[in-house]
Amino acid sequence: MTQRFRLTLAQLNPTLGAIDENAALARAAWAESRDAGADMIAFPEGFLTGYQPQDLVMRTAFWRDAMDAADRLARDCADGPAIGIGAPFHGGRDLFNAYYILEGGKVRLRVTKQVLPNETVFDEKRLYTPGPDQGPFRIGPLLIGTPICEDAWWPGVCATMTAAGAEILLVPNGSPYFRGKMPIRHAHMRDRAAETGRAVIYLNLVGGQDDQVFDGGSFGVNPGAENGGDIAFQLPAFDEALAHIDLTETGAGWRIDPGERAPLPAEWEADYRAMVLSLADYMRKTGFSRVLLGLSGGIDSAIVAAIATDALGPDNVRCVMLPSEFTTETSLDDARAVAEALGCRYDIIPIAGPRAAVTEALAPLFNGTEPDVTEENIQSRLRGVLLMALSNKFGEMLLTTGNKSEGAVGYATIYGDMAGGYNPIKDLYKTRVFETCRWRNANHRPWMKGPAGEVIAPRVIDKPPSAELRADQKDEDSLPPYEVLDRVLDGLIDREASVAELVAEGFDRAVVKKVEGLIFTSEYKRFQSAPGTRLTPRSFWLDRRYPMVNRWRDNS
Ligand SMILES: Nc1ncnc2c1ncn2[C@@H]1O[C@H](COP(=O)(O)OP(=O)(O)OC[C@H]2O[C@@H]([n+]3cccc(C(=O)O)c3)[C@H](O)[C@@H]2O)[C@@H](O)[C@H]1O
Ligand SMILES: Nc1ncnc2c1ncn2[C@@H]1O[C@H](COP(=O)(O)OP(=O)(O)OP(=O)(O)O)[C@@H](O)[C@H]1O
Ligand SMILES: NC(=O)CC[C@H](N)C(=O)O
Repeated sequence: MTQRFRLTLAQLNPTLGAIDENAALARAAWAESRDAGADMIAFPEGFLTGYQPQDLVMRTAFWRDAMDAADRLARDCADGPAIGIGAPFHGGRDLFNAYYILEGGKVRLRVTKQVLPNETVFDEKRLYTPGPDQGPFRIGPLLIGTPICEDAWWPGVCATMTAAGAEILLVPNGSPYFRGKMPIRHAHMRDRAAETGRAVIYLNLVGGQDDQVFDGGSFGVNPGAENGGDIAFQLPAFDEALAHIDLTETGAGWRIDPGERAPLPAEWEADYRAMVLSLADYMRKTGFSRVLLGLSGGIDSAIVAAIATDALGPDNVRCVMLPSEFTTETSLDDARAVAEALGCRYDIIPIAGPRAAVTEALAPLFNGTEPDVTEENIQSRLRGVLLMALSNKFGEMLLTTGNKSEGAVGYATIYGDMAGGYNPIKDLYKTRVFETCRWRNANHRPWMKGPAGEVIAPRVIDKPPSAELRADQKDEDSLPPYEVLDRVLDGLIDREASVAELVAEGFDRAVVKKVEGLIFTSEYKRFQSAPGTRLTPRSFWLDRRYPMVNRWRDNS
C-alpha cells in the first residue's frame, strides 16, 4: 500500500515573551491538525518564545519558562499528531537554539541549531552554542531531518542529515523580510533538494517584532527530473496560514503532493505590506491601538498617515496640523485633503503662541544674537512637545516620519520632528517614498484598513520637498537633489562602496564627500532615533553599527 504522511504547517504569528499565549496558539493549531488527520504539526523556529529574543534568552528564568512550557505542551497534546516547535534548550552547561519534538505526552528529543547566523540583525554566536551533527527522527513511516533556518542556507547540515537517513528535510525558520529575499530562499532550498535528492519543506514565521518583519511565505520543493526542483506548494506571504501538506512515498523517495500556490507580492507591495504589518504588530504587541502624527501637507507625513490608516483603521489615526507663520495655504489645504481622503480625525494647533512664549523666555540670553537654525528648530521641537502632550493625554502613540535619506544625512531636528515611538518609513529612501505613494494611490488590497483610491493628492507628491521652517525653504537648499542623494546613499550605505568607487561610477567627488561627512557626523542622531520597519539588509539599527565618535574619513 502507498505510504502517506500528513504534515500541518503552522505559519503563525507569536508574540515575543508571551510564552503562555504562544503555547495556547500552538495547542489550538494542534487540535486543528489532529481533526485534519495529521501525523505531525510543525511550528517555525523560536515559536514558543517568539523570535528573536536577543539577550532575553540568556536569562535562566526565561529559558526555564520556555522549557517548562514545552513540557506542558507535550503533556497537553499527548494523544494525536507529534509536534515540532522552536524554543531554547539549556543542557546544564550550554544554551542552544533548539527544535523540540513532542510526542506521546513527552519531549521526545531536541534538534539543536548548528550554523549560528552572526551578520545583519543576527548575533546568535553571542547567544548560543552550536549543536553537534545530528541525524533524523522517525514519526510514523517517515524519517525527518530538521535543519534549523541558517543550517539550511549551506549544504553541510542537510548533507549530514541525509547521509544519516533523513527521507525529507523540514526547515523551521525565523527569517525576517528584506526586499527581494523570497527568490533567495527559493534558490537555497532548491539547491538543498537537488544536492540531497530529498523533498525540502521551508516553514517561516509571520509578524512584526520591533524593526523586523517575518513574512511567512512557507513553501515546499521536490527534487528530481520530473519537476526539476519545482515549488510544490507556496503559502501566502505576510498572512498567517495553517496548511495540511501531504507527502507520498513514490518509490523514488518521499515527495510532496502538489498543493496551493499563493501568489507572492511584487516589490512595492511587499515593502508597503511590511510597513503596515510591522506597525500593526508593534502597536498590538505593545498594547496600543491608536496613533497620532504631525501632518504637514508634505509627502512623508502623508505616506505615514496612509500606512497607519491601513494598519489600524481611520478611526485610530489622529492627524495634527501645527502651522507656523511659514506654513503655506497649500500645505494647510493638502494636509486637510490627505486626512479627509483617509477618513482620519484632523486637528489644527497653531504654534505661534507657544513660539512667542519661548522666544520671550530666551530673549534675555539671546539678546545680541542673530536668528539662525536655533529658531527654526524651536518650531520643530514645539511640535514635538504638543504632539507628545496629546500622546500622554489620549494614549495615542506618536509616529515619527523621517525617511531613510533624511535619517542618513541627519536632516531632522533631534528632540523635534524626531520625537516619536515608531517610524514605518525609517528604511525607505525619499525617492521610494514618492513611488510608494503612487503605488498606494493606484492599488488597494483586502488587508488595507484604509479606503481605496487616490488618498495622497498628486500635488503632495509632485511639489518640491520643504521643511517650512523659514520662508521659501526647500530641501535642495541644503542637500543634493534626492535623485542624486539617494544613489550616493545607496553606494555609501547599502553597498558600502568607497568614495573612489563612486567617483569612478560618475558621481561628483565633492557631492560624495559632502554626503559622506553628513552621514558620519549624524551617527548620534540615528542612535537616538525611533525604531522603524526594516526593509533592507542595511537598515539603521542592527544591520549597520558605526561609532558616534569617529574622525576617520575615506580619502580614496
Ligand atoms: N556628536 C554629537 N553627539 C551628541 N549631540 C550632538 C552631537 N553633535 C551635535 N549634537 C547636538 O545636536 C544639536 C544639533 O542638532 P539639531 O538640534 O537637530 O540641529 P541641526 O542638525 O543643526 O538642525 C536640524 C536640521 O534638520 C533640518 N530639518 C529637515 C527636515 C525637517 C526638520 C524639522 O525639524 O521639521 C528639520 C533643518 O532644516 C536643519 O538643517 C547640537 O546643538 C548639539 O546639541
Ligand atoms: N506644519 C506642520 N504641522 C504638523 N506637522 C508638521 C508640520 N511641519 C512639520 N511637521 C512634522 O514634522 C515632520 C518633518 O517635516 P518637514 O515638513 O519639516 O519635513 P519633511 O521631511 O519634508 O516631511 P513632510 O514631507 O511630511 O513635510 C513632518 O513629517 C511632520 O510630521
Ligand atoms: N534565523 C536564522 O537562522 C535566519 C538566517 C537566515 N539566513 C535568514 O535570514 O533567513
